[in-house]
Amino acid sequence: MNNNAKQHIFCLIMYFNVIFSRYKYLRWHFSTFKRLGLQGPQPSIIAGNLPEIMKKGQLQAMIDWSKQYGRIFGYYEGWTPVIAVADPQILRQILVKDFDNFRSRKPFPLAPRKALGLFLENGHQWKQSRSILTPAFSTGKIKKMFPIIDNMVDHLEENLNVKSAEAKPFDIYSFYQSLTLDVIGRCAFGLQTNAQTDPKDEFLTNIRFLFSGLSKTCILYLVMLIPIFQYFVFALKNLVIIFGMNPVVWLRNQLREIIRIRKEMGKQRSMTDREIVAQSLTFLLAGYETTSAVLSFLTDLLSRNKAVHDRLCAEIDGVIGEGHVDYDNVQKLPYFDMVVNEICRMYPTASLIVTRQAAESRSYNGVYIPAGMAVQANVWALHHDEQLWQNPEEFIPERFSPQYKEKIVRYSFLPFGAGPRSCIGERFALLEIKLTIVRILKNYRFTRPHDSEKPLELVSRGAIVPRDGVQIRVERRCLS
Ligand code: HEM
Repeated sequence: MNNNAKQHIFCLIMYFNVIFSRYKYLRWHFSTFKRLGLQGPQPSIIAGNLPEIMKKGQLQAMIDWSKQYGRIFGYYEGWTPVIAVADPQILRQILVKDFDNFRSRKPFPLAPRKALGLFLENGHQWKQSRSILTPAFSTGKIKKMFPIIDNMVDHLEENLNVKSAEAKPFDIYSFYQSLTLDVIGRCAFGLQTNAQTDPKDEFLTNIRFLFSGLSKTCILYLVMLIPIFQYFVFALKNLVIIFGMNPVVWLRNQLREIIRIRKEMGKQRSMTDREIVAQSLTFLLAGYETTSAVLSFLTDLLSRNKAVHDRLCAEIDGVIGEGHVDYDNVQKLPYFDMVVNEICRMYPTASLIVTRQAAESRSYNGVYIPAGMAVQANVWALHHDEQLWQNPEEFIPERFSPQYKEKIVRYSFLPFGAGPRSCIGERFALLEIKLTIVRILKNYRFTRPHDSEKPLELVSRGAIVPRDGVQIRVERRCLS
């Protein structure tokens, strides 16, 4: 055998050796949950459970797996092993009691940690950002934002006025999207956005592109398969190009004020442009789709449930009557609180973002979670668990009445997450939702354009949203 042939054989052996070792590694990697004694869908050796996620959408895949494997199971988001948890006691430990072990969120496939501010930051950086940003959501600050939101709802009402005169069905979801974008644009970015009055508004078109455009491409799945890809897709400078420089200018001004106050208090801390852009993106991503989705689900369910709709209108007429809706009276509607809670139970729009990553290996009620493991709080399954909720698929606001509320199992209702990393914008979002719906219902009724009982089709793109919008009619109504 000459030297050349020997070299070829050597290369071939090395080649097979590499392939074999890789194959053995993959088999070992994709048997993580077998070793942990956890059930879950069978992964493919190349893409984990990504094919099923791509085929059904993440929400539907999770619903199906929950039915098959119960409250705790393991699945592979591409290469990343994830433990899904829908057990209230274990969730309490992960989100609250043992928070020190779960300070980090699971990496988000589409964004490097630093690109999404508070939402994805971890450790010391997260703690600092959270303490800097928390004052922006104080009662005083939210009260100051009330007139801005109120003013934005004026535009929505004008649009609804036109629609009620036309007496034709229309998609109210896109109206709510424009509203929440204007609200976040003005309250968080300080921009004079006109998403509601100008369908070609630059801010609106860019953001719509970002959310629906990205979700229609395969980018997300590609990144799940090859995580390093995220650095090319979501490089921060690309986002600045998408949004223009305004958000940077605005946020610097907003946060400069907080930073100035903190400096006066002796706390030396300032944000770089990069951090400021990242925080502004967090607010945008967290506040726009989620809030418009909840408004849409609420509208849809009211149009299907005349008794609830009537009772809500009666409460609004009784408490507010012909007077103005203000910060105080909008919070004094106990039945409305029950309705909003029930909507958030049935449609936990942010179900898929309640995630954590374990710092150390520990066991929780017999479930071993190794260091580095990603955990997905399976909020949708939790909110639809028959052992926790009677007739979970039925819309029953009375579950949240003072009489029954106490019977709700703790940590079985998590629309805004829980613990130190729960939603920072919860009170802001609830105020926006309440103000919007109360102002609409003071003058209009929602009616369905058809008798179909078919529930809304949903799609998950970060938030869970109505796939084809919400078709509705609005009719003028008089005070009862
Ligand atoms: C109905 C509307 C909303 C819902 C259902 C919602 C829900 C959530 C959920 C479930 C989380 C994860 C909590 C956890 O992991 O425990 C979250 C985080 C977050 N939300 Fe919201 N959210 C809404 C509106 C908003 C708004 C309007 C803002 C800001 C203007 C906001 C800002 C944030 C931020 C910054 C985080 C990350 C907090 C952290 O990691 O420290 N959210 N939200």
